[in-house]
Amino acid sequence: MKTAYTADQIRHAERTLMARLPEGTLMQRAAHGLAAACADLLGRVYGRRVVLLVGSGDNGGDALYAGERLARRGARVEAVLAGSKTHEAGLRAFLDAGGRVAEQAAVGEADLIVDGLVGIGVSGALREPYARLAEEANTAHGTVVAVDVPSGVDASTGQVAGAAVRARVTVTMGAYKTGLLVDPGAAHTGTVELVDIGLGPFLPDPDVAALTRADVEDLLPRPGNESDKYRRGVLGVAAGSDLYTGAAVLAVGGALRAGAGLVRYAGTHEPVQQVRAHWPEAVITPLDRPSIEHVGRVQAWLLGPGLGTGDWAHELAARVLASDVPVLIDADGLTLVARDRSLLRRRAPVLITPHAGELSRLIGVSRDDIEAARLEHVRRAAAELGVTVLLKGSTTVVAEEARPVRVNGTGTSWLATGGTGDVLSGVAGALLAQGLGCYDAASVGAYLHGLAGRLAARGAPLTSAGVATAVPEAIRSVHGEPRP
Ligand SMILES: NC(=O)C1=CN([C@@H]2O[C@H](COP(=O)(O)OP(=O)(O)OC[C@H]3O[C@@H](n4cnc5c(N)ncnc54)[C@H](O)[C@@H]3O)[C@@H](O)[C@H]2O)[C@@H](O)CC1
Ligand SMILES: [K+]
Repeated sequence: MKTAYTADQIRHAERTLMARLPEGTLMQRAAHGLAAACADLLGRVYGRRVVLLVGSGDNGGDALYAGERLARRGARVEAVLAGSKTHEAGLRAFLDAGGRVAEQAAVGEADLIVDGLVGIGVSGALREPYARLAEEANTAHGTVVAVDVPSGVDASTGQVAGAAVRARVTVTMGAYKTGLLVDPGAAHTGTVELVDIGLGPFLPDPDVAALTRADVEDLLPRPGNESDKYRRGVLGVAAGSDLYTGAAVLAVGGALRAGAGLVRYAGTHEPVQQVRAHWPEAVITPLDRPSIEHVGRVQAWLLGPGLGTGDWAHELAARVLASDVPVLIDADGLTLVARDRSLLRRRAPVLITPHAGELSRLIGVSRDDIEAARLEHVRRAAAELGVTVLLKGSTTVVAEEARPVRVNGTGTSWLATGGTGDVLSGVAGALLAQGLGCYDAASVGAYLHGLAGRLAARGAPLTSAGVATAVPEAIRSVHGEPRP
């Protein structure tokens, strides 16, 4: 598990660790790791031009001490001092090693630019001259390395209020910061390298976490010798309508590809025809009234994609939610629930999978506000509604009360196309039916769906049916090898 922490959590842990070590030890560890990462990027250090952007805090101190090390190895290192003050001991060490103080113009000439403007101590949008320097670094030809956090990204939330550095590599100290994993911040980091400064034992429970390939491999249900289709997870799908047949086809497809033992589909005439034509594997119950009494036993329900929002759909939603198994609610199902919250009053678990617009209707906050602060609002929704919430977006976030928010960065912007959400709901629904809890089903589902999107796209537009088709390949790549 990749775990990440807020600035306050990091600061607190650093203070505890610092109290046990001689003064300056942590910064030397940080500078050592930073200089090594810079040297790797430069290849040859001797004679190369390095420019340090140095802010007024300890982030600038890290940069100066790393600059000292690079200067001692023969690099031509210059520092642009951006703050009203500068880390004194760091500057002295830097100058003693042959480093020089330069003007802003130096940025354009550098092979490597080290962004030591601000780290976890930032508040609000970058002020001048920091903002101008960040823009300059972004347009310069040299490789940009951010110290701890790309300046301009809020370390605790990933929010970006104005100008922000876009790094090739971010060298982060002691532990990942939340803002490095959540967009828009995550889009600024480039590759993140973690420098161990000994913080591990002093870190609290994480603020957010991201599943790794190995975590997904552990969590993914795998059929054993005694598995039969009923034990591998039967998913009921209540989706599609005479107007929207495609959503049903895609959701059932996602579920079948993600390993549901059996999919029981219930719907009206038109989507029934379509689902039958696409998926002879599905067991189908045509509905002439909104009832699930003839559908047979299921281990979880997927409710909502393309279902419609009229009385018929409301009645069917009420029947599904009155069952005693976990229910995943998506799309039109979310509109129904936003209109009638009483539908959510049930004992068995609920997972909802909204995008920002759907969440907006559920918690009465504008879509823009949600997009600007996704972590805050996904947590709030989980607390207010008492359900597990998967908020879709460029980084998908999953919240459940009293657990760290799970973030997923496997996706690609090619996934922003019609129907991919229906596939995701099918994948996560199949995982629920196979016995994963809502929190794991949502985060493993997002991981696989993102990966399948990448595999389906390979740098070009994809279709949502293509994403469903790529889900088995995504599962195979999680296992690292084909499994018999
Ligand atoms: N304390 C330590 O021993 C260690 C600190 N570390 C480094 O120290 C950093 C934290 O240092 P600080 O707490 O001094 O904080 P920072 O250096 O991140 O930033 C604080 C400084 O930035 C200025 N500032 C804040 N917001 C600004 C804005 N919007 N525009 C322009 N200037 C702004 C403040 O006035 C303050 O002078 C970490 O990110 C990390 O790089 C690491 O070396 C690990 C060890
Ligand atoms: K920085």
